[in-house]
Amino acid sequence: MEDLKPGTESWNMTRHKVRHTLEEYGCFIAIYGGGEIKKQMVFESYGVEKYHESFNESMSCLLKIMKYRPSKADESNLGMAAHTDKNFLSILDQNQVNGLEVQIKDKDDDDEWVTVELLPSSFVVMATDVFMAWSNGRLRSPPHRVMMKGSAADRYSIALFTFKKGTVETPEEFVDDEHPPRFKPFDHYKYLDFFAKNPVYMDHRQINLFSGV
Ligand SMILES: O=C(O)CCC(=O)C(=O)O
Ligand SMILES: [Fe+2]
Repeated sequence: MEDLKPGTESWNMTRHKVRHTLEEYGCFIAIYGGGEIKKQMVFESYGVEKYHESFNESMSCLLKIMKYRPSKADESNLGMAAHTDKNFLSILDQNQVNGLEVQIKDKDDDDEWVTVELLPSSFVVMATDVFMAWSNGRLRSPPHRVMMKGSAADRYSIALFTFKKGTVETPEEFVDDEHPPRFKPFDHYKYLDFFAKNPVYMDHRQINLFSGV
């Protein structure tokens, strides 16, 4: 990954994969060291790289560490209930105990839960409801959950959640005849407040209630 520099062939190929997996799954697996670069790729692949720097300046972060113990014989395997994230971007890492599952649509448009298999020294970058709204629905905010299926060891995960200070507004580059505007500009912190006071849905229906047009 060291030779991954903007403008090179490997950059363009990886950028293509990042965009494809974000649109298909709402998340992608990245290798250590490239978090910032990969975010730049997402912006670049939609021609919105001019917003990247101002975004970085208006971001705040929250770091959360989680521990999941193996489920007992008479317990459900559910470690964390299905939800979509309400921050801007989520970056997740774990010890070598899998458990994160992402809901995708299969070719018949049915829901399917897929386990995210993380190699050592890699992490997951996940789109959220706010990211979905910002991208005018181009990028999916995937429902996800944690299942402790038959693991004998504790699972630890660490999540870095970014939040955007101020207004989240869809750049004009995401809007065209095929993609009419789907979300009104909104204040991210006010959305968090709205969700905390009205947690009606755990998934992306909540952002539609708050800022959908
Ligand atoms: O533990 C994980 O892998 C996922 C945690 C998560 O989805 C969350 O905290 O929002
Ligand atoms: Fe989450």
